[in-house]
Amino acid sequence: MALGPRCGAIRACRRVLERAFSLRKAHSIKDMENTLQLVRNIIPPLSSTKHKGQDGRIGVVGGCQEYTGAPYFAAISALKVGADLSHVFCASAAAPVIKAYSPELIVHPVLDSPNAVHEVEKWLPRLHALVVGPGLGRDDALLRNVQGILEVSKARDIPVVIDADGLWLVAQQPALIHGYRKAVLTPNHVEFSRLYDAVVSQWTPWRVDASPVRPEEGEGRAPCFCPACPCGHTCKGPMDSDDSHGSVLRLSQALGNVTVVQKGERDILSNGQQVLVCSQEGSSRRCGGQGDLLSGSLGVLVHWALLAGPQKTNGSSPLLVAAFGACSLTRQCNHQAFQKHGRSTTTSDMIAEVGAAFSKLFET
Ligand SMILES: NC(=O)C1=CN([C@@H]2O[C@H](COP(=O)(O)OP(=O)(O)OC[C@H]3O[C@@H](n4cnc5c(N)ncnc54)[C@H](O)[C@@H]3O)[C@@H](O)[C@H]2O)[C@@H](O)CC1
Ligand SMILES: Nc1ncnc2c1ncn2[C@@H]1O[C@H](COP(=O)(O)OP(=O)(O)OP(=O)(O)O)[C@@H](O)[C@H]1O
Ligand SMILES: [Mg+2]
Repeated sequence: MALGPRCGAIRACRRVLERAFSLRKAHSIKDMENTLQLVRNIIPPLSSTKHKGQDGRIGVVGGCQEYTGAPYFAAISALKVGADLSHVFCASAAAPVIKAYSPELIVHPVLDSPNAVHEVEKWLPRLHALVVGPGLGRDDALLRNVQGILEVSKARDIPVVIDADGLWLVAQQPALIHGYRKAVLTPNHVEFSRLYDAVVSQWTPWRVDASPVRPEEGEGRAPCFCPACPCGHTCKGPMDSDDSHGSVLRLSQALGNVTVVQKGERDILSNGQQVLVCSQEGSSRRCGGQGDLLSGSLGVLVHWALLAGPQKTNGSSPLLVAAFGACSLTRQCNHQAFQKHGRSTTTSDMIAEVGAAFSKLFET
């Protein structure tokens, strides 16, 4: 009997919590729907008056002897989402393999040539966006060429999506993309930690109460986020695994407000000012190559979003809207493929779902 009122209180408490949880869930569903509407706004209409190439010419920089699947997945995904032409710039050993996967891709075996930067640069005037990194590997000579390709792409103001081993390069040289507002980074869990350690956690602390070792001023400096440190300079600090929103925001800010997409159970996206969360239902199947589908799709959506401009995205960053679209689409493909194939789902099964997933999400 004595427990009665306590049980009542616990039940009431539970009801309040359940209501708060369901309101929060409803709120986040509403947020997701609002952002999906912005994605719909940037999609160019299909029209009989357009010519080939107008809806997107995308280049994927990646593919080496070991990895031929990743650049293929990225490049074919760009086509399936709606780009008109998809190029792959890869090492010579990867080219015949990628060509054999698909007659739909245009494959350039140039990435290990001494003229690699020039060979890619001559195509840049014809490309709307580059996806850099899927299947690139970590060979020093290839990475040096990709560094040059990133530099000439920035000079031409080409949007770049950086994924996989492209992120390895950025972790070694953050200044390569620091402050480049047309870059989107798509790290998975491990790539995110590597970048965070390289860019946010590396600076020597400058604290009024500790022996001050003032960091050098200069480009690429991360701002200080340590609450105990009012210096306004830079600060060392480990990643807080309980604060993924804050970590993504900090990484983006430390890179000069470059857009960052942290892939995971929920995808967390930030441009250093705003944070979006994509929790579109996927599945528990984590086969390799899903991230390549995401980066290839994002190459097209980034082009469409920049073309549409902020008036179509209601003032939100076009790159964030594009990234939200690519995350939702990849997860929806995963969900649909898993319904059919269960545990045997592979990335090729997901790519087969791109058309239906795109219609379901964006052509309602
Ligand atoms: N078919 C292909 O050719 C594929 C090639 N790939 C390429 O393989 C290269 C290396 O990419 P990796 O992604 O393996 O990168 P890394 O070589 O940095 O390895 C990351 C490791 O972390 C593990 N990992 C991933 N998510 C994790 C998590 N949440 N918690 C703990 N561990 C986690 C992975 O199993 C992987 O072994 C890239 O060039 C990539 O593009 C991948 O894209 C997969 C498909
Ligand atoms: N735990 C999860 N639950 C649901 N979706 C997830 C989960 N982890 C990743 N994803 C989704 O899978 C997609 C790819 O993310 P993932 O972390 O597998 O990338 P990746 O490791 O770069 O893949 P890849 O094998 O292509 O290199 C993203 O769209 C992401 O939203
Ligand atoms: Mg990857």
